[in-house]
Parts: sequence; structure tokens; C-alpha cells
Amino acid sequence: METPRDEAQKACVLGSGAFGTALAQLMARKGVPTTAWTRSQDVTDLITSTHENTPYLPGIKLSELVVATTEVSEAAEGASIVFVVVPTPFIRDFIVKHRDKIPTGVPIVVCCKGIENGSLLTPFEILEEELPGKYHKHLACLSGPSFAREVALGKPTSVTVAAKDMACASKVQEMVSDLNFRAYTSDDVMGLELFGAVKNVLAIACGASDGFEFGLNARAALITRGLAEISRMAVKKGASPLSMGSLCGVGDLVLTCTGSLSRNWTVGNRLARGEDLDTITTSMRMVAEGVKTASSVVALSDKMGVEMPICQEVFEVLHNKKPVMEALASLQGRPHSHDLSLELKHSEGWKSMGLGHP
Ligand SMILES: NC(=O)c1ccc[n+]([C@@H]2O[C@H](COP(=O)([O-])OP(=O)(O)OC[C@H]3O[C@@H](n4cnc5c(N)ncnc54)[C@H](O)[C@@H]3O)[C@@H](O)[C@H]2O)c1
Ligand SMILES: O=P(O)(O)OC[C@H](O)CO
Repeated sequence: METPRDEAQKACVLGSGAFGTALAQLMARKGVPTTAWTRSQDVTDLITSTHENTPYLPGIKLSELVVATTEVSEAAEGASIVFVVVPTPFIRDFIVKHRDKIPTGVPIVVCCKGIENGSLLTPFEILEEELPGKYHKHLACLSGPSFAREVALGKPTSVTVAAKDMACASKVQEMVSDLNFRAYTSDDVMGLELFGAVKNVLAIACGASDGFEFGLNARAALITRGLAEISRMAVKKGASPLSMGSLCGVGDLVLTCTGSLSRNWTVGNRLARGEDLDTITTSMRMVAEGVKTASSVVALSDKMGVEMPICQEVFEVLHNKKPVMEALASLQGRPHSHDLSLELKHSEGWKSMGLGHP
């Protein structure tokens, strides 16, 4: 039987934490043989012998079509789609070390949510910097409300796939979608990545607020004012303010700020309950990207002259040991200001879209 256009023959997943494993399971569910690169031999052995990635997705039986290897060349060979799911702090080293093994002419889908410390670049920007030009029109990124466990279990999930070349975004959309996983396309790569990165920092604030049992009003306010912070930065960085209404915008922000499955929310929650950051992070094998991204967001907002008070307070708590209660009080005591609707109407980005005040 002829294979339909834009259907993957083999998928390669680079990074076998919770989300990489969930994506491997998603592709296998679609009948696509999938090879996942794991950093450690013990995870490859577990997947091979038990069909379960116990450290990252315990209790979920993986398809026989998912195989694991510690060799990037083996994972990538013959792949018609590649997912990059290595946490942001390790992406650059990973790509530099393995770029000669990454196939050309097939979509490379970046699925990480963070901003690199130092360079202040997003994962997509890092790949553009480190991969030769021949890869660039094949780069896409995928984000949205998508807890790995629910994706792996085949629970209904919808995400955004963005690329600079819409043909690439559409190709990825076709390749990843099934009845339980629905992808929408976008050309706003910067918007998708900034929302995905900064929402992790805001989820730490919401986890802390929930840890103190400040209530649902406080949490809704943090989410909404958090949306204002991201939009401010995104607009100034050239992203579309309209992406705030997307799955990769408000969708993922709401999920991560309200879901106890979130690692970032959990970090904030445990901080509020009196644990210190080192204890929390060393007890987690998984990565809460918001911890390191908080430093990048504060550095980037300073550099760009963008006000991001919630992110600033999260940074103070995480990296300058400010007591959580004091940080939350600082936010409530700030000078009065405008609602986002009024603020955006006067912003240059909004005006350039013809949406500002005349
Ligand atoms: N877990 C989710 O629900 C989810 C959903 C969407 C997106 N994401 C994003 O996917 C990315 C990966 O997260 P995850 O949840 O799959 O991972 P994880 O937190 O479950 O696991 C950590 C991963 O990092 C790897 N790692 C640790 N040190 C490394 C190093 N030095 N070099 C290379 N890899 C190293 C580990 O091998 C493991 O694969 C993150 O950017 C995350 O924000 C996660
Ligand atoms: O568990 P978290 O906080 O890393 O969030 C996971 C995903 O980003 C949710 O879409």
C-alpha cells in the first residue's frame, strides 16, 4: 500500500526523559517505528527489557515499536522526523557534539521550554546558531499544554507547532497528529518559545501561592498578570501578541500554573512548605526548567527594559533566598498600574499591528 504524504517512516527522539518518552509513545501509537536516544545505558536497558521508562514515566507500558539506544547515530539513522527533547541547559553541548549525525532534509522539532543562561537564547535560536544553514528551513518547535504522562496515556491533547517555513509546520502537524493529539500550526516561533519558557517561572509562583493556601483568586491573578509579563516581553521581541491566546500561550500557562503534575508548580509549592531549593532539586531526577530560566528571564528583561515583577520575585526567592512570603507581599504592594488591555493598546508592537489607540 502506498504511504500517504507526510507520514513518518521512522521517528527519532533525542532525549528520553518524560516528554521524549511520551513523544516516542505517541509516534509508535501512530504505527511509526521510533528510536529514542537515552543518555544512560540503564534507561536503554530498562526500555529494552521491560518496555517501561521507570525513572521518568513509571507505570506506562511502551509500545513494541519504541526502541532505545545510547548511540545518537543509531537513533537518527533513516529518521523522517527528529524530536529534540534535551532540557535547555544541555541542548547546546548536545547539538555541538552530535550535529554531524542529525539527518538533513527532515523536520527537526524542538520541544524544550527554556531560555539558556548567559546567551539568553531560546532552544530554536540555539539550534539556528549551532546547526549549518541547510537545516534551518526544516526547524520547527512544538509547545502547548501537554503533560508527558497524559500524552503517553493517549489522553486528548492539543498543541501548537511553529516554524518559520509554514510548509515545515504543516508537515510536522501531519506527522504528529492523531485522534488524541491535535496540532495547530503557527509562524510565531518567538512567541511560542517565550511563552513556553516564561510560563515555567510563573508556575513556580503559582505553586508557592497554592502552598501558602492563598486561594483561587490569588492564583488567577498571578496567571493573568503573568500573561501580561510574557506578552510585554514577547511583543518587544517581535512576537505576535495574539499568540497569548494560543495553546502555547494561555493554554500552557493555565495548565502548568494549576496542575500538580507540573514539576515547576511543585518546586514553588515545596518552597512555600519550607524546603530549600537544593533539597528540592536534588530530590528530583526530572528537570524543572523554570529554576534556571528565572535567571535568564530576569537578565533578558533587564536588558530589554521590560517590567516583569512576578518573574523578578521568583528569581529573588530561588537565587537570592528571599522568603516566599515576602516576595508575595512585594507583589501586592507594588505601585498601582494599568490593566493589560490599556497597556498593550499603547505599545509599539500592538500599534504596528493596527490594534493600538488611533
Ligand atoms: N515533562 C513534560 O510534561 C514536558 C512537556 C512538554 C515539554 N517538556 C519539555 O521537554 C524538555 C525535556 O523535559 P523532560 O520532561 O522530557 O525531561 P525530564 O525532566 O523528565 O528528564 C530529564 C532529562 O534530561 C536529561 N539530561 C540530564 N542531564 C543531561 C545532560 N547533561 N545532557 C543531556 N541530557 C541530560 C536526562 O537524561 C533526561 O532525559 C524540557 O525542556 C521540558 O520543559 C516537558
Ligand atoms: O512539569 P513542567 O512544569 O515541566 O511542565 C510540563 C509541560 O511544560 C506542560 O505543558
